[in-house]
Amino acid sequence: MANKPASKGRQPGNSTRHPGATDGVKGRAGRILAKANKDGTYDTALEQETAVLVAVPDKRQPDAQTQEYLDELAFLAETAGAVVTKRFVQRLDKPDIRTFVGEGKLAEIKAYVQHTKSSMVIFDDDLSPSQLRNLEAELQVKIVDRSLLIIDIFASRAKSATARAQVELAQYQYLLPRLTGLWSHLDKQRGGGVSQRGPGETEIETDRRVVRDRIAFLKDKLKDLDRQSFTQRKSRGGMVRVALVGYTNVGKSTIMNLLSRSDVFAENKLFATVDSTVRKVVLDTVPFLLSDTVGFIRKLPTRLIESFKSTLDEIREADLLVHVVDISHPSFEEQIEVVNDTLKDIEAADKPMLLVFNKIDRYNTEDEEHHGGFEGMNPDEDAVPRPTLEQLEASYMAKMHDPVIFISAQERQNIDELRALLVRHVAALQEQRYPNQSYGEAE
Ligand SMILES: Nc1nc2c(ncn2[C@@H]2O[C@H](COP(=O)(O)OP(=O)(O)OP(=O)(O)O)[C@@H](O)[C@H]2O)c(=O)[nH]1
Ligand SMILES: [Mg+2]
Repeated sequence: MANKPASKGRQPGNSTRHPGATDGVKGRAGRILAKANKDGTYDTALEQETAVLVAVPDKRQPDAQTQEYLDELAFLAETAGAVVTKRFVQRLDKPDIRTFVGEGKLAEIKAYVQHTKSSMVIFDDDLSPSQLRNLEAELQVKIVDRSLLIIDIFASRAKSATARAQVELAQYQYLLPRLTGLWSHLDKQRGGGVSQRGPGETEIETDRRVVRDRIAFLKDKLKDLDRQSFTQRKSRGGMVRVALVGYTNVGKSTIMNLLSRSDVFAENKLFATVDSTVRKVVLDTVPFLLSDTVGFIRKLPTRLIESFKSTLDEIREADLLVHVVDISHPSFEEQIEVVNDTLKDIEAADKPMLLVFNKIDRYNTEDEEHHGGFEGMNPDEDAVPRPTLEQLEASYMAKMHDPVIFISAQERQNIDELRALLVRHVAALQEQRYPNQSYGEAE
Protein backbone atom coordinates (compact mmCIF):
# COMPACT_ATOMS: atom_id res chain seq x y z
CA MET A 1 0.00 0.00 0.00
CA ALA A 2 0.96 3.58 -0.55
CA ASN A 3 0.89 4.64 3.06
CA LYS A 4 4.48 5.76 3.25
CA PRO A 5 5.83 9.23 3.50
CA ALA A 6 7.81 9.77 0.35
CA SER A 7 11.23 10.08 1.82
CA LYS A 8 12.73 9.07 -1.45
CA GLY A 9 12.20 10.78 -4.73
CA ARG A 10 12.03 14.19 -3.15
CA GLN A 11 15.03 16.37 -3.42
CA PRO A 12 15.61 18.57 -0.46
CA GLY A 13 15.23 22.04 -1.80
CA ASN A 14 12.60 21.37 -4.40
CA SER A 15 9.02 22.17 -3.56
CA THR A 16 9.37 20.91 -0.02
CA ARG A 17 6.46 22.87 1.35
CA HIS A 18 4.21 19.91 0.87
CA PRO A 19 5.88 16.80 2.09
CA GLY A 20 5.40 13.87 -0.19
CA ALA A 21 3.80 12.08 2.69
CA THR A 22 0.62 13.69 1.46
CA ASP A 23 -0.82 10.65 -0.21
CA GLY A 24 0.50 8.37 2.41
CA VAL A 25 0.05 8.57 6.11
CA LYS A 26 -3.52 9.67 5.54
CA GLY A 27 -2.63 13.00 4.03
CA ARG A 28 -1.61 14.48 7.35
CA ALA A 29 1.71 15.91 6.30
CA GLY A 30 0.57 17.67 3.18
CA ARG A 31 -1.72 20.56 2.48
CA ILE A 32 -5.15 19.82 3.80
CA LEU A 33 -7.18 22.37 1.97
CA ALA A 34 -6.05 22.17 -1.59
CA LYS A 35 -5.17 19.72 -4.27
CA ALA A 36 -1.75 19.73 -5.87
CA ASN A 37 -1.25 20.72 -9.47
CA LYS A 38 1.28 18.77 -11.49
CA ASP A 39 3.97 21.37 -11.00
CA GLY A 40 3.63 21.15 -7.25
CA THR A 41 1.68 24.39 -6.94
CA TYR A 42 -1.80 24.57 -5.52
CA ASP A 43 -4.88 26.26 -6.76
CA THR A 44 -7.37 26.66 -3.98
CA ALA A 45 -9.93 28.25 -6.27
CA LEU A 46 -10.35 25.00 -8.16
CA GLU A 47 -12.17 23.30 -5.42
CA GLN A 48 -14.26 25.27 -2.98
CA GLU A 49 -14.04 23.52 0.33
CA THR A 50 -16.72 24.13 2.92
CA ALA A 51 -15.91 24.12 6.58
CA VAL A 52 -17.84 23.87 9.80
CA LEU A 53 -16.27 25.48 12.88
CA VAL A 54 -16.44 24.06 16.38
CA ALA A 55 -15.49 25.85 19.59
CA VAL A 56 -15.69 24.51 23.11
CA PRO A 57 -15.31 27.52 25.40
CA ASP A 58 -15.38 27.07 29.15
CA LYS A 59 -18.53 28.24 30.87
CA ARG A 60 -17.10 31.56 32.02
CA GLN A 61 -16.00 32.82 28.62
CA PRO A 62 -18.23 35.72 27.54
CA ASP A 63 -20.21 35.27 24.30
CA ALA A 64 -18.54 38.25 22.70
CA GLN A 65 -15.15 36.67 23.19
CA THR A 66 -16.29 33.31 21.87
CA GLN A 67 -17.61 35.18 18.87
CA GLU A 68 -14.30 36.96 18.30
CA TYR A 69 -12.35 33.74 18.57
CA LEU A 70 -14.68 32.16 16.03
CA ASP A 71 -14.26 35.17 13.76
CA GLU A 72 -10.53 34.64 13.92
CA LEU A 73 -10.89 30.92 13.23
CA ALA A 74 -13.15 31.72 10.27
CA PHE A 75 -10.56 34.19 9.00
CA LEU A 76 -7.90 31.49 9.28
CA ALA A 77 -10.14 29.02 7.44
CA GLU A 78 -10.82 31.55 4.69
CA THR A 79 -7.14 32.36 4.43
CA ALA A 80 -6.55 28.66 3.91
CA GLY A 81 -9.14 28.63 1.15
CA ALA A 82 -12.31 27.28 2.76
CA VAL A 83 -15.77 28.79 3.03
CA VAL A 84 -17.27 28.62 6.50
CA THR A 85 -20.91 27.59 6.48
CA LYS A 86 -21.70 27.05 10.14
CA ARG A 87 -20.38 27.55 13.67
CA PHE A 88 -21.04 25.18 16.54
CA VAL A 89 -20.39 26.15 20.13
CA GLN A 90 -20.62 23.93 23.16
CA ARG A 91 -19.86 25.26 26.59
CA LEU A 92 -18.06 22.68 28.66
CA ASP A 93 -15.88 22.84 31.74
CA LYS A 94 -13.56 20.45 30.03
CA PRO A 95 -13.62 19.12 26.47
CA ASP A 96 -14.77 15.52 26.12
CA ILE A 97 -11.75 13.28 26.36
CA ARG A 98 -12.94 11.00 23.57
CA THR A 99 -14.57 13.28 21.02
CA PHE A 100 -13.83 16.82 22.28
CA VAL A 101 -17.55 17.74 22.11
CA GLY A 102 -20.26 15.82 23.93
CA GLU A 103 -22.35 13.09 22.37
CA GLY A 104 -25.40 15.25 21.64
CA LYS A 105 -23.38 18.02 20.01
CA LEU A 106 -21.49 15.46 17.98
CA ALA A 107 -24.76 14.05 16.63
CA GLU A 108 -25.89 17.57 15.75
CA ILE A 109 -22.64 18.30 13.91
CA LYS A 110 -22.82 14.96 12.13
CA ALA A 111 -26.36 15.60 10.92
CA TYR A 112 -25.35 19.01 9.60
CA VAL A 113 -22.17 17.78 7.95
CA GLN A 114 -23.94 14.92 6.23
CA HIS A 115 -26.88 17.03 5.15
CA THR A 116 -24.75 19.80 3.66
CA LYS A 117 -21.91 17.56 2.49
CA SER A 118 -19.36 19.80 4.23
CA SER A 119 -15.78 18.95 3.42
CA MET A 120 -14.26 19.47 6.83
CA VAL A 121 -14.78 20.26 10.48
CA ILE A 122 -12.34 22.70 12.06
CA PHE A 123 -11.78 22.81 15.82
CA ASP A 124 -10.54 25.98 17.54
CA ASP A 125 -8.23 23.94 19.76
CA ASP A 126 -5.75 21.20 19.33
CA LEU A 127 -7.11 17.68 19.36
CA SER A 128 -5.30 14.74 20.84
CA PRO A 129 -4.37 12.02 18.36
CA SER A 130 -7.16 9.81 19.70
CA GLN A 131 -9.77 12.58 19.60
CA LEU A 132 -8.78 13.21 16.02
CA ARG A 133 -9.18 9.56 15.13
CA ASN A 134 -12.49 9.19 16.93
CA LEU A 135 -13.90 12.31 15.32
CA GLU A 136 -12.76 11.20 11.91
CA ALA A 137 -14.42 7.83 12.42
CA GLU A 138 -17.65 9.43 13.66
CA LEU A 139 -18.01 12.30 11.24
CA GLN A 140 -16.41 10.74 8.16
CA VAL A 141 -14.95 14.04 6.95
CA LYS A 142 -11.60 15.75 7.25
CA ILE A 143 -10.97 16.86 10.81
CA VAL A 144 -8.71 19.84 11.18
CA ASP A 145 -7.48 21.31 14.43
CA ARG A 146 -6.05 24.73 15.07
CA SER A 147 -2.40 23.68 14.73
CA LEU A 148 -2.99 21.88 11.47
CA LEU A 149 -4.86 24.86 10.05
CA ILE A 150 -2.07 27.26 10.94
CA ILE A 151 0.62 24.91 9.66
CA ASP A 152 -1.36 24.58 6.44
CA ILE A 153 -1.44 28.34 5.92
CA PHE A 154 2.26 28.53 6.66
CA ALA A 155 2.82 25.79 4.09
CA SER A 156 1.07 27.79 1.41
CA ARG A 157 3.04 30.93 2.24
CA ALA A 158 6.58 29.75 2.88
CA LYS A 159 8.92 30.63 0.02
CA SER A 160 12.51 30.66 1.19
CA ALA A 161 14.38 27.40 1.69
CA THR A 162 14.47 28.07 5.41
CA ALA A 163 10.77 28.78 5.76
CA ARG A 164 9.91 25.74 3.67
CA ALA A 165 12.12 23.47 5.74
CA GLN A 166 10.64 24.95 8.90
CA VAL A 167 7.11 24.31 7.72
CA GLU A 168 7.94 20.79 6.66
CA LEU A 169 9.48 20.11 10.03
CA ALA A 170 6.32 21.39 11.72
CA GLN A 171 4.19 19.19 9.47
CA TYR A 172 6.12 16.06 10.29
CA GLN A 173 6.23 16.86 13.97
CA TYR A 174 2.48 17.23 13.88
CA LEU A 175 2.17 13.98 12.01
CA LEU A 176 4.43 11.77 14.08
CA PRO A 177 2.29 11.28 17.21
CA ARG A 178 -0.74 10.85 14.98
CA LEU A 179 0.65 7.80 13.24
CA THR A 180 -0.92 5.73 15.90
CA GLY A 181 -1.68 2.08 15.95
CA LEU A 182 -5.46 2.21 16.10
CA TRP A 183 -5.93 -0.16 13.22
CA SER A 184 -2.94 -2.28 14.08
CA HIS A 185 -4.39 -2.74 17.52
CA LEU A 186 -7.58 -4.05 15.94
CA ASP A 187 -5.57 -6.13 13.54
CA LYS A 188 -3.71 -7.76 16.35
CA GLN A 189 -6.98 -8.73 17.96
CA ARG A 190 -8.18 -10.08 14.70
CA GLY A 191 -4.84 -11.71 14.05
CA GLY A 192 -4.21 -9.45 11.09
CA GLY A 193 -4.96 -10.87 7.70
CA VAL A 194 -6.95 -9.93 4.64
CA SER A 195 -9.68 -7.96 6.34
CA GLN A 196 -7.09 -5.39 7.32
CA ARG A 197 -8.62 -1.91 7.09
CA GLY A 198 -5.57 0.21 7.62
CA PRO A 199 -1.83 0.00 7.92
CA GLY A 200 -0.61 -2.81 10.09
CA GLU A 201 1.82 -2.46 12.95
CA THR A 202 4.86 -3.00 10.77
CA GLU A 203 3.73 -0.42 8.28
CA ILE A 204 3.06 2.12 10.98
CA GLU A 205 6.49 1.42 12.42
CA THR A 206 8.02 1.90 8.98
CA ASP A 207 6.06 5.12 8.54
CA ARG A 208 7.23 6.31 11.91
CA ARG A 209 10.82 5.54 11.07
CA VAL A 210 10.60 7.36 7.76
CA VAL A 211 9.01 10.37 9.44
CA ARG A 212 11.64 10.38 12.19
CA ASP A 213 14.40 10.21 9.59
CA ARG A 214 12.85 13.08 7.74
CA ILE A 215 12.60 15.14 10.95
CA ALA A 216 16.26 14.46 11.69
CA PHE A 217 17.19 15.38 8.12
CA LEU A 218 15.22 18.64 8.29
CA LYS A 219 16.74 19.58 11.63
CA ASP A 220 20.21 19.10 10.16
CA LYS A 221 19.31 21.05 7.10
CA LEU A 222 17.95 23.89 9.22
CA LYS A 223 21.14 23.91 11.26
CA ASP A 224 23.13 24.32 8.06
CA LEU A 225 20.84 27.08 6.84
CA ASP A 226 21.11 28.69 10.26
CA ARG A 227 24.88 28.71 10.11
CA GLN A 228 24.72 30.36 6.71
CA SER A 229 22.28 33.02 7.79
CA PHE A 230 24.18 33.61 11.02
CA THR A 231 27.26 34.38 8.93
CA GLN A 232 25.15 36.62 6.74
CA ARG A 233 23.71 38.41 9.73
CA LYS A 234 27.16 38.90 11.22
CA SER A 235 28.37 40.50 8.05
CA ARG A 236 25.67 43.10 8.51
CA GLY A 237 27.41 44.12 11.74
CA GLY A 238 27.81 47.73 12.70
CA MET A 239 24.20 48.62 12.06
CA VAL A 240 21.37 48.76 14.53
CA ARG A 241 18.80 46.08 13.89
CA VAL A 242 15.11 46.80 14.22
CA ALA A 243 12.40 44.14 14.00
CA LEU A 244 8.72 44.69 13.31
CA VAL A 245 6.73 42.38 15.55
CA GLY A 246 3.03 42.01 16.22
CA TYR A 247 -0.10 39.99 15.90
CA THR A 248 -0.88 38.72 12.42
CA ASN A 249 -2.57 41.13 9.99
CA VAL A 250 -1.85 44.30 11.97
CA GLY A 251 0.08 46.01 9.17
CA LYS A 252 3.73 45.08 9.75
CA SER A 253 4.50 44.51 6.08
CA THR A 254 2.64 47.67 5.10
CA ILE A 255 4.83 49.65 7.50
CA MET A 256 7.92 47.86 6.22
CA ASN A 257 7.02 48.87 2.68
CA LEU A 258 6.37 52.42 3.73
CA LEU A 259 9.65 52.81 5.58
CA SER A 260 11.88 50.94 3.20
CA ARG A 261 10.02 51.62 -0.04
CA SER A 262 10.27 47.91 -0.65
CA ASP A 263 7.65 45.62 -1.97
CA VAL A 264 6.85 43.11 0.69
CA PHE A 265 3.67 41.10 0.22
CA ALA A 266 0.94 42.67 2.37
CA GLU A 267 -2.56 41.34 2.28
CA ASN A 268 -5.72 41.18 4.29
CA LYS A 269 -5.14 37.60 5.18
CA LEU A 270 -3.61 36.00 8.21
CA PHE A 271 0.05 35.10 7.95
CA ALA A 272 0.69 36.91 4.69
CA THR A 273 4.32 36.93 5.81
CA VAL A 274 6.00 33.70 6.77
CA ASP A 275 9.48 34.42 5.48
CA SER A 276 11.35 37.19 7.18
CA THR A 277 12.60 40.05 5.07
CA VAL A 278 15.44 42.35 6.00
CA ARG A 279 15.99 45.74 4.38
CA LYS A 280 18.50 48.42 4.93
CA VAL A 281 16.69 51.65 5.65
CA VAL A 282 18.22 55.12 5.83
CA LEU A 283 16.12 57.77 7.55
CA ASP A 284 17.58 61.23 7.98
CA THR A 285 21.04 59.82 7.18
CA VAL A 286 20.64 57.28 9.98
CA PRO A 287 21.00 53.77 8.52
CA PHE A 288 19.60 50.67 10.18
CA LEU A 289 18.35 47.22 9.28
CA LEU A 290 14.64 46.66 9.42
CA SER A 291 13.13 43.19 9.40
CA ASP A 292 9.58 42.14 8.83
CA THR A 293 8.69 38.76 10.27
CA VAL A 294 5.91 36.29 10.76
CA GLY A 295 2.98 37.51 12.84
CA PHE A 296 1.92 35.96 16.11
CA ILE A 297 -1.47 34.55 16.97
CA ARG A 298 -3.19 33.28 20.09
CA LYS A 299 -2.66 29.61 20.85
CA LEU A 300 0.26 29.43 18.45
CA PRO A 301 1.42 25.86 18.81
CA THR A 302 4.72 25.71 20.72
CA ARG A 303 6.00 23.17 18.25
CA LEU A 304 5.43 25.61 15.47
CA ILE A 305 7.28 28.30 17.37
CA GLU A 306 10.16 25.90 17.86
CA SER A 307 10.33 24.93 14.23
CA PHE A 308 10.31 28.60 13.29
CA LYS A 309 13.40 29.22 15.34
CA SER A 310 15.47 30.64 12.47
CA THR A 311 12.78 33.12 11.50
CA LEU A 312 12.40 34.15 15.11
CA ASP A 313 16.15 34.69 15.44
CA GLU A 314 15.61 37.91 13.50
CA ILE A 315 13.52 39.08 16.45
CA ARG A 316 15.80 37.62 19.11
CA GLU A 317 18.84 39.34 17.66
CA ALA A 318 17.21 42.73 17.14
CA ASP A 319 18.33 45.79 19.09
CA LEU A 320 14.91 47.39 18.98
CA LEU A 321 11.42 45.97 18.54
CA VAL A 322 8.65 47.89 16.87
CA HIS A 323 5.48 46.32 18.20
CA VAL A 324 2.67 47.01 15.76
CA VAL A 325 -0.91 46.86 17.05
CA ASP A 326 -4.14 46.98 15.07
CA ILE A 327 -6.15 49.44 17.14
CA SER A 328 -9.25 48.84 15.02
CA HIS A 329 -9.43 45.23 16.14
CA PRO A 330 -11.94 44.63 18.93
CA SER A 331 -9.46 42.43 20.80
CA PHE A 332 -6.37 44.54 20.28
CA GLU A 333 -5.55 44.53 23.98
CA GLU A 334 -5.57 40.76 24.14
CA GLN A 335 -3.46 40.72 21.00
CA ILE A 336 -0.87 42.93 22.70
CA GLU A 337 -0.72 40.40 25.51
CA VAL A 338 -0.41 37.46 23.14
CA VAL A 339 2.52 39.19 21.44
CA ASN A 340 4.20 40.05 24.73
CA ASP A 341 3.76 36.48 25.96
CA THR A 342 5.15 35.04 22.74
CA LEU A 343 8.12 37.41 22.99
CA LYS A 344 8.71 36.05 26.50
CA ASP A 345 8.51 32.49 25.16
CA ILE A 346 11.18 33.18 22.59
CA GLU A 347 13.26 35.12 25.12
CA ALA A 348 13.02 38.43 23.35
CA ALA A 349 10.88 40.29 25.85
CA ASP A 350 13.42 42.57 27.50
CA LYS A 351 14.41 44.57 24.47
CA PRO A 352 13.70 48.24 23.93
CA MET A 353 10.33 48.55 22.26
CA LEU A 354 8.25 51.12 20.43
CA LEU A 355 4.51 50.59 20.37
CA VAL A 356 2.87 51.56 17.11
CA PHE A 357 -0.91 51.64 17.13
CA ASN A 358 -1.83 51.27 13.48
CA LYS A 359 -5.10 51.53 11.50
CA ILE A 360 -6.38 54.60 13.33
CA ASP A 361 -8.33 55.37 10.15
CA ARG A 362 -10.41 52.27 10.77
CA TYR A 363 -10.97 52.75 14.44
CA ASN A 364 -14.55 53.42 15.29
CA THR A 365 -16.49 53.49 18.47
CA GLU A 366 -19.13 51.27 16.91
CA ASP A 367 -18.92 47.56 17.37
CA GLU A 368 -16.90 45.69 14.76
CA GLU A 369 -18.73 43.71 12.15
CA HIS A 370 -18.92 40.02 12.87
CA HIS A 371 -18.98 37.45 10.13
CA GLY A 372 -21.68 35.38 11.71
CA GLY A 373 -23.09 34.45 15.06
CA PHE A 374 -23.65 31.13 16.65
CA GLU A 375 -26.77 29.62 18.07
CA GLY A 376 -27.46 30.47 21.66
CA MET A 377 -25.32 33.59 21.80
CA ASN A 378 -26.55 36.60 23.63
CA PRO A 379 -26.60 39.53 21.17
CA ASP A 380 -26.71 42.27 23.81
CA GLU A 381 -23.75 41.21 25.78
CA ASP A 382 -21.02 43.14 23.98
CA ALA A 383 -22.88 46.43 23.76
CA VAL A 384 -20.32 48.32 25.86
CA PRO A 385 -19.34 51.59 24.12
CA ARG A 386 -15.70 51.76 23.05
CA PRO A 387 -13.54 54.70 24.10
CA THR A 388 -12.73 57.37 21.54
CA LEU A 389 -9.34 57.35 19.87
CA GLU A 390 -8.33 60.42 21.87
CA GLN A 391 -9.21 58.70 25.13
CA LEU A 392 -7.24 55.65 24.09
CA GLU A 393 -4.25 57.73 23.09
CA ALA A 394 -4.28 59.54 26.38
CA SER A 395 -4.57 56.38 28.45
CA TYR A 396 -1.91 54.47 26.53
CA MET A 397 0.52 57.38 26.50
CA ALA A 398 0.11 57.52 30.26
CA LYS A 399 0.33 53.88 31.08
CA MET A 400 2.96 52.42 28.77
CA HIS A 401 6.61 52.42 29.70
CA ASP A 402 7.58 52.25 26.07
CA PRO A 403 7.16 55.12 23.61
CA VAL A 404 3.77 55.01 21.91
CA ILE A 405 2.61 56.38 18.58
CA PHE A 406 -0.74 56.27 16.73
CA ILE A 407 -0.64 55.99 12.95
CA SER A 408 -2.38 54.84 9.82
CA ALA A 409 0.07 53.15 7.50
CA GLN A 410 -2.57 52.97 4.81
CA GLU A 411 -3.67 56.59 4.98
CA ARG A 412 -0.13 57.80 5.72
CA GLN A 413 -1.20 59.49 8.93
CA ASN A 414 1.55 60.36 11.41
CA ILE A 415 4.19 58.60 9.34
CA ASP A 416 6.66 61.49 9.64
CA GLU A 417 6.27 61.28 13.40
CA LEU A 418 6.91 57.54 13.24
CA ARG A 419 10.05 58.14 11.19
CA ALA A 420 11.27 60.77 13.64
CA LEU A 421 10.63 58.47 16.59
CA LEU A 422 12.55 55.66 14.91
CA VAL A 423 15.47 57.90 13.98
CA ARG A 424 15.73 59.14 17.53
CA HIS A 425 15.79 55.66 19.01
CA VAL A 426 18.03 54.14 16.38
CA ALA A 427 20.54 56.97 16.66
CA ALA A 428 20.65 56.55 20.43
CA LEU A 429 21.15 52.79 20.10
CA GLN A 430 23.77 53.28 17.41
CA GLU A 431 25.66 55.57 19.73
CA GLN A 432 25.38 53.07 22.54
CA ARG A 433 26.26 49.96 20.51
CA TYR A 434 28.84 51.31 18.13
CA PRO A 435 30.18 54.44 19.81
CA ASN A 436 33.25 54.76 17.64
CA GLN A 437 31.57 54.39 14.34
CA SER A 438 30.29 57.18 12.20
CA TYR A 439 27.28 56.46 10.01
CA GLY A 440 29.40 56.48 6.91
CA GLU A 441 31.27 53.38 8.08
CA ALA A 442 28.09 51.45 8.63
CA GLU A 443 27.07 51.73 5.00
N1 LIG B 1 -7.48 50.43 7.28
C1 LIG B 1 -6.18 50.16 7.35
N2 LIG B 1 -5.72 49.01 6.86
C2 LIG B 1 -4.38 48.77 6.95
C3 LIG B 1 -3.49 49.71 7.55
N3 LIG B 1 -2.24 49.18 7.52
C4 LIG B 1 -2.36 47.98 6.90
N4 LIG B 1 -3.64 47.73 6.56
C5 LIG B 1 -4.20 46.54 5.90
O1 LIG B 1 -4.16 45.45 6.80
C6 LIG B 1 -3.94 44.24 6.09
C7 LIG B 1 -2.74 43.51 6.68
O2 LIG B 1 -1.57 44.22 6.42
P1 LIG B 1 -0.15 43.54 6.38
O3 LIG B 1 0.84 44.64 6.23
O4 LIG B 1 -0.12 42.41 5.42
O5 LIG B 1 -0.11 42.97 7.86
P2 LIG B 1 1.01 42.06 8.55
O6 LIG B 1 1.07 42.48 9.97
O7 LIG B 1 2.26 42.10 7.76
O8 LIG B 1 0.31 40.64 8.45
P3 LIG B 1 0.96 39.16 8.49
O9 LIG B 1 2.15 39.15 7.60
O10 LIG B 1 -0.17 38.35 8.01
O11 LIG B 1 1.30 38.89 9.93
C8 LIG B 1 -3.73 44.65 4.63
O12 LIG B 1 -4.96 44.47 3.97
C9 LIG B 1 -3.36 46.11 4.72
O13 LIG B 1 -3.70 46.82 3.56
C10 LIG B 1 -4.03 50.93 8.05
O14 LIG B 1 -3.35 51.80 8.57
N5 LIG B 1 -5.38 51.09 7.93
MG1 LIG C 1 3.25 40.62 6.86
